Amino acid sequence: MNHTRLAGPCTCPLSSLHDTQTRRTAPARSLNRARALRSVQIVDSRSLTPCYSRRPCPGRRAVSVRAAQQEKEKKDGNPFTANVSQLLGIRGGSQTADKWKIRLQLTKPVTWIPLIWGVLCGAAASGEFHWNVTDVAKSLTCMGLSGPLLTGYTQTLNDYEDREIDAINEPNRPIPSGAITEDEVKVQIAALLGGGLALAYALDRWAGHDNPVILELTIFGSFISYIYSAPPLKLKQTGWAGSYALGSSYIALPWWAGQALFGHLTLDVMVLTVLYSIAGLGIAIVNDFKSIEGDRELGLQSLPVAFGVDVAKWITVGTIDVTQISVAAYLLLGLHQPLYAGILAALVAPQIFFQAKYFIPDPIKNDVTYQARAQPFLVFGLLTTGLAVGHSNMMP
Ligand SMILES: C/C(=C\COP(=O)(O)OP(=O)(O)O)CCC[C@H](C)CCC[C@H](C)CCCC(C)C
Repeated sequence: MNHTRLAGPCTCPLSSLHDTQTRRTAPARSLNRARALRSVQIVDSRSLTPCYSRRPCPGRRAVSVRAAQQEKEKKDGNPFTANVSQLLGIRGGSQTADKWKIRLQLTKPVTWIPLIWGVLCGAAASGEFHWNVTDVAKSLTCMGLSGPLLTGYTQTLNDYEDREIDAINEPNRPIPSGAITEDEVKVQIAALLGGGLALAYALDRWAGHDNPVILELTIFGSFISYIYSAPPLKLKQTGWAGSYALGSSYIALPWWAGQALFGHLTLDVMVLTVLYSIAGLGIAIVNDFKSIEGDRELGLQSLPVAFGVDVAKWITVGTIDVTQISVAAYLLLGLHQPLYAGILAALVAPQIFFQAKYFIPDPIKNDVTYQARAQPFLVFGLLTTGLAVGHSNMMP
């Protein structure tokens, strides 16, 4: 379906959000307008203000921040960057008619990275990964499972379930823009899920598992993906539960898959990674600061809405720091790995520095800057933890 693009300020479905008197009913009205837009096929990309939040519809501050960002992206845009952004599923990417590029864009390759990293951490934690062709091939296959197939499935499903609200907030996305049909998207979802289940079973066979643990993890992860994006639960709209589902799935599930592939999944490691996911929850909450007004309008109890910015920012850094410091203490006292405990503690220090410099002074303005600077230290902390667990597993 191709949208006819007409100019004109009156077609702005979010104009109600800019009108203080009518803001309470804005989400419902916006949704109806999305349906209307789809039927009359009139979309004005200049007047539709895009939303990049995990939430369905932003408040005015988020709207203006994102609109300004998009303007900047347009000005700064060079064709190469725009093409790469399109392929990686990053906002501001160019439009294309190539179906395979669109299919790749739907899977948002940029979001595969944490899940691929998680497999690496799990393999390290098993203590049984060896640098030979077979083990490298096994781990690459498992990364293919967690990244392109399962994250691709979860992202495509998420875009499909959000297609109506994206028609308002992000009309240039492949589904609302009509670049790909809904039937084609359904086929992609089924293919990625089916391919993921088949590959998970093949990995279990390859690893010689009596109990198909990787297949079980895949079924569980696919189920969480479904209830995160699709009604009736649609966890992404529930604030805390959605943030924790996202944070924990991204940290724990690929780790478990990588560890089960080479060694054994033990209860203590499962507990450790689930606790580590509290830091993942903190990371997910950082993204909630920019959408406070929209969340409040929709009744979403994100942490900044529930506690206010000042309390929420301290809770956020508390969850991130206390979790990692507790894990460092466990590496030292529980696993007797002083070197790894020291490295992990050293990796927490720059995160605290960036919190003090960027996040605490203005979490709404500096959320992206903080994430970009601090997150690499957090992910290397995860790998450090995996190596510590692996080292202690190797000890007699
Ligand atoms: C769809 C996800 C995030 C997008 O959220 P949102 O809609 O708010 O953002 P956009 O508006 O920008 O699109 C991620 C959801 C993750 C999900 C809860 C769980 C993922 C599970 C793993 C893929 C399972 C891996 C299992 C394995 C390695 C055995």
